[in-house]
Amino acid sequence: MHPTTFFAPCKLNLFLHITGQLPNGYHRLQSLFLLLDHGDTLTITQRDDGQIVHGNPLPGVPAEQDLAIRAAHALRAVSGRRLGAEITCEKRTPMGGGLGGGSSDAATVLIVLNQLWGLHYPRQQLMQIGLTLGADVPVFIFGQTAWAEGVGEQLTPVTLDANMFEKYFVVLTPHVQVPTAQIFAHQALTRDSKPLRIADFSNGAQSSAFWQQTRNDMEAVVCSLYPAVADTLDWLKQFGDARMSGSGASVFVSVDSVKKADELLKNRPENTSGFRAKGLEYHPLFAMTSD
Ligand SMILES: C[C@](O)(CO)[C@H](O)COP(=O)(O)OP(=O)(O)OC[C@H]1O[C@@H](n2ccc(N)nc2=O)[C@H](O)[C@@H]1O
Ligand SMILES: Nc1ncnc2c1ncn2[C@@H]1O[C@H](COP(=O)(O)OP(=O)(O)OP(=O)(O)O)[C@@H](O)[C@H]1O
Repeated sequence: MHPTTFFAPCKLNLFLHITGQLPNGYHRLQSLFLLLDHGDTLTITQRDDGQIVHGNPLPGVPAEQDLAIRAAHALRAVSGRRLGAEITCEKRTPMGGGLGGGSSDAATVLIVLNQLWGLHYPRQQLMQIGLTLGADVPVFIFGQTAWAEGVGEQLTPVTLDANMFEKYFVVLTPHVQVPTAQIFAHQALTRDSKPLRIADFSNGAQSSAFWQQTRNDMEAVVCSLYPAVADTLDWLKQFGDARMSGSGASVFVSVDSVKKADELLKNRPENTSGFRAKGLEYHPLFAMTSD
């Protein structure tokens, strides 16, 4: 069978509030997820010998720990069949960047192998399998701008103003990796944000009221532990309402033109990488899953 390539978009958390903690230690969140047109490319081929193989393991990530490979194993375990696949990944999303790169790779593998292996599990079942791999996996299978609650897995579609999709997001990642678990475990983390209502955010995510009412509750702890994140955020705040995504290290701002976005990227602080991207209304593989 010929290999075929599939996109794994990254995400931004336009805001992230922590509203409580569950008995199992996980945190109750509210967040607005936006998928971006920047991400990894995965080549996924079915194998007839029942092996699941990584074609190009990532530096520092053993194949068996790679979320893409773990996703294939998780799906195969549910099927109870001896199915095989080869997966390679062209990585563009910075690792440990708060952009859900590994989670999106896992989601793309679940969506694609669900079809290649002829399983045809519904979207909701794939999201449940995804959640066993990480709290950020389900939103990529859900496949559209979403209001998230629970640990990030209770998802409701949100229609953003059309001009949100006209904007250019400049995303900068200082060269540090922030371990998500370290930030969630930190004693200084604010865990008692007042829950908001979804109705407050439909049709208004680009307004200044939206930005004033929301924040990323992980930002203060990350900035105190990783000065490079604080410095990059301060730099970006010169150009608009800049904010951190997820548990960092990436920070973002939206601007109105490619020219402005490219100017920011060109002048970005040393020791950061960056890209510009637009929001996606739907995941490019949305039509490969069904209810
Ligand atoms: C910060 C976000 O990126 C926002 O979208 C996500 O909540 C994190 O999602 P993720 O990277 O897929 O996280 P997971 O791999 O599921 O969890 C990593 C660690 O973060 C902590 N964790 C994660 C999600 C959550 N709602 N509460 C938590 O306390 C747990 O200690 C967990 O062991
Ligand atoms: N396919 C993968 N791509 C990237 N990282 C992976 C992958 N598989 C496993 N990992 C491990 O997961 C860690 C976190 O990677 P990832 O890029 O998903 O972080 P993140 O963007 O901060 O995630 P999130 O926003 O979901 O918290 C990496 O440091 C790496 O060790």
